Order: sequence, then C-alpha cells, then structure tokens
Amino acid sequence: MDQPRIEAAVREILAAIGEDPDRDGLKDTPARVARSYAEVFSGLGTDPTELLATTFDIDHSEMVLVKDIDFFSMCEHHLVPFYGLAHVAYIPGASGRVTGLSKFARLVDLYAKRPQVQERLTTQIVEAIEDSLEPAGAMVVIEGEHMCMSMRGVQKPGAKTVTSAVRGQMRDTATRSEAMGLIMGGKSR
Ligand SMILES: Nc1nc2c(ncn2[C@@H]2O[C@H](COP(=O)(O)OP(=O)(O)OP(=O)(O)O)[C@@H](O)[C@H]2O)c(=O)[nH]1
Ligand SMILES: [Zn+2]
Repeated sequence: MDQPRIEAAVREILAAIGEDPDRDGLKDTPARVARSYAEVFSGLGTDPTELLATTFDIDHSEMVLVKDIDFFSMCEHHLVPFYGLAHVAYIPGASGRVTGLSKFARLVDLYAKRPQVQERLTTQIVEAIEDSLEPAGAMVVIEGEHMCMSMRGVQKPGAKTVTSAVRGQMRDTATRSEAMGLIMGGKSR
C-alpha cells in the first residue's frame, strides 16, 4: 500500500473541507489514517487458497456451522464502515476435506478488509469455500449495518441488511431451514 500517497490525499481532503491540516490536533492525522487504512484494507491482494490449504481428514459428513463471526468492512460507495455478523456453514464433500474452524473467521476478514459491498462479500466467501474444500454444500449469511445508511443519507440507524449465498446440498429446504434456525437462535447486533 502506498502510504505516502494516502497521507497526501488525506491532507488534501482536510484542506478541502476547510480545515487547517497543520493545526496541532490534525498534523499527525494523515499518517494515522494511512496506518489505519493499511489495517482496514489489509485483505487486498491476499489469497484465500493459502488460507484454506490446511485441511484434515475428519470423518464427518454432516453440517458444520460457525456462527456469529464479527466483521468490519468498508462500504465501497462511501468509504464508511459496515459491520455485523457473518455465519458460515458447510457440509463436507466426497473428498472429505475439512478445515480448521478459525479459517472461516480468517476468510471472512480476508474479504471484509477491502472496499466492499455486502452482496460480493457474501458470494466471495461461499465461492472460496467451494473452490478449496469442494464441499457437498455451503452457505454464508451476513447481517450488516451500514454507516452510510445511519450517520448520513437516509439516516436509518438500526436497519439491517441480510444477504445469503447458498450452494449445493445446503439448498435443500430442510437443511437450509435447520441452518437458518441455528443462526437466528443466536446473538444479534
Ligand atoms: N447493494 C448494496 N448497496 C449498498 C451497499 N452499501 C451501500 N449501498 C448503497 O449504495 C447506494 C449508492 O447510491 P448512490 O445514489 O450512488 O449514492 P448516494 O447519493 O450517496 O445515495 P444515498 O445513500 O441514498 O444518499 C446507496 O443506496 C447505499 O445504500 C451494499 O453493500 N450493497
Ligand atoms: Zn455506503
């Protein structure tokens, strides 16, 4: 990431809104924002296949659900945060490939830490699971609150956007409603 370029751009924005970028409270802000963006956008250029490369042979052919994974992302339209909970479920496939549970949370972060829209975030996670684990089925559900809808614009704090992407056997009505029941029984922000 080009940190000096971010610093110059932030300095320019501060000047453009009528602030004095050299006043005491703001003089370190461009560098702080540059460091902060390096963190917030650290998912750019990272490869999900590496993340899901560690797999084990565990004899389990039923659904595995990792739910209530906190995420923070940045709306690509307004560059303000959207955040909430991601839920990831899959049914191991014929290959028997199963990965460590933490990898699903890492996968959510990998795609969240980019300029995003919630629909693409949802699809990218499910597709990475499909490609790497070749599961019999997979499902990702994301509940997000968008700051661009609360602090500005339409100003509706608390409005939640729910997106889902469902593949393979997870599309079966009974399996899908079992997963949704387990997900919705949990915490909600
Ligand atoms: N589909 C989708 N839309 C999003 C997401 N995040 C933000 N948006 C929407 O992107 C839209 C951008 O609309 P524009 O009309 O181009 O921009 P705007 O004038 O700032 O829109 P308002 O937010 O309505 O003030 C808005 O309706 C946002 O609510 C997302 O993850 N998915
Ligand atoms: Zn937005």
